[in-house]
Amino acid sequence: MAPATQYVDRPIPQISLARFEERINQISQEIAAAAENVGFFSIIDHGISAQEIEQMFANSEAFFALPEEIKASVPWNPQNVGYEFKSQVRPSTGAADNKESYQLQFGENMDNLWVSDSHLPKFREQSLDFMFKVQAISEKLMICLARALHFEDDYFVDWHDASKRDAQSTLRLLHYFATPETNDGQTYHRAGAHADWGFLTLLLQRKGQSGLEIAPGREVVTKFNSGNAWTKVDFQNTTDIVCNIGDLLMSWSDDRFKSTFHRVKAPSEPGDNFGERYSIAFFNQPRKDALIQGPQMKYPLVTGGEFTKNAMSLYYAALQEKREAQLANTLMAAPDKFAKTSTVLAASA
Ligand SMILES: O=C(O)CCC(=O)C(=O)O
Ligand SMILES: [Fe+2]
Repeated sequence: MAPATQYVDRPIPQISLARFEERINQISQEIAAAAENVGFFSIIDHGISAQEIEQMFANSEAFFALPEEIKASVPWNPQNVGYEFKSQVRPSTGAADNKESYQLQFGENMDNLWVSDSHLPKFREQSLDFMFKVQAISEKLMICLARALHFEDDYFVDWHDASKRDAQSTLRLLHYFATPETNDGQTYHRAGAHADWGFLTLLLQRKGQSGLEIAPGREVVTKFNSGNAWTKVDFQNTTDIVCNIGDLLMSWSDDRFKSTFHRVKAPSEPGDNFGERYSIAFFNQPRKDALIQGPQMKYPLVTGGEFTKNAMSLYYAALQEKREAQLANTLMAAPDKFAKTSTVLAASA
């Protein structure tokens, strides 16, 4: 049996955006402190209503309820758009997440990838409307983050302009499948442990569909280390938006703001949510021509496009390492079974 998860209490600050203009300095300080310590915080009083959020979840449910062939007609591609089914493999697990997801963007990357109105009337219009609302909140947070780093107020906002055809920010609709409550010997990964590689993520969840957990402790963006002590990210209301710093902002802040490892736990213990889970993540990602370098120039200047490319290379290298380790373990556990195969492979190498 797998050992019980080790849990620790860590405060995850809740920050109100009420009377934003008047309170901007205080809000900036609160955001900077949360970003420096735990890398996660939640925001309330941001102006998106519970009804608007429920409407977007209803659209998400309606999309995932469509027949497979319709969902497959808007397939995922590496610009981080489109639909995928049980295909995302995290280097931490080396196995596919037990979920489906549909990623949406504002601009040209979505050409031909919107599900048609004939299948889901108003899906595109209502999704874009919702995305612009989340974008507007993100821009408030970007102003606060820029102030904390002594950049001009609109510095991050300009690089994330959602009205441009080449905008890169992504709204991801996620649907994790229900899993058996009795132990059948399999691990049903939901979102295996990872750090987000973008700038800043905003996440919406539904009550009763828990599972998000964090493991802080990274000191430098160039190193993976997830640690083994987890903290559950609980939330009170559907309107609470959980925010977390991504690798790109960790690097852009010279490692001052932390991009924290997190996961949606593979349910395995009493109290875990074995039922399905819908969540909606908005990944703020800068345009490809953004110039990225922290105030102290700890890392060399890179463009947004180069940063993403480097992040992908690191991801594939980590995945390859995991696969090799998995293969070595399998060979050690049953060397006889594999002796013949490995001879053939060696001969053809
Ligand atoms: O579904 C969630 O709650 C989190 C998903 C996530 O961390 C991700 O897609 O990066
Ligand atoms: Fe994530």
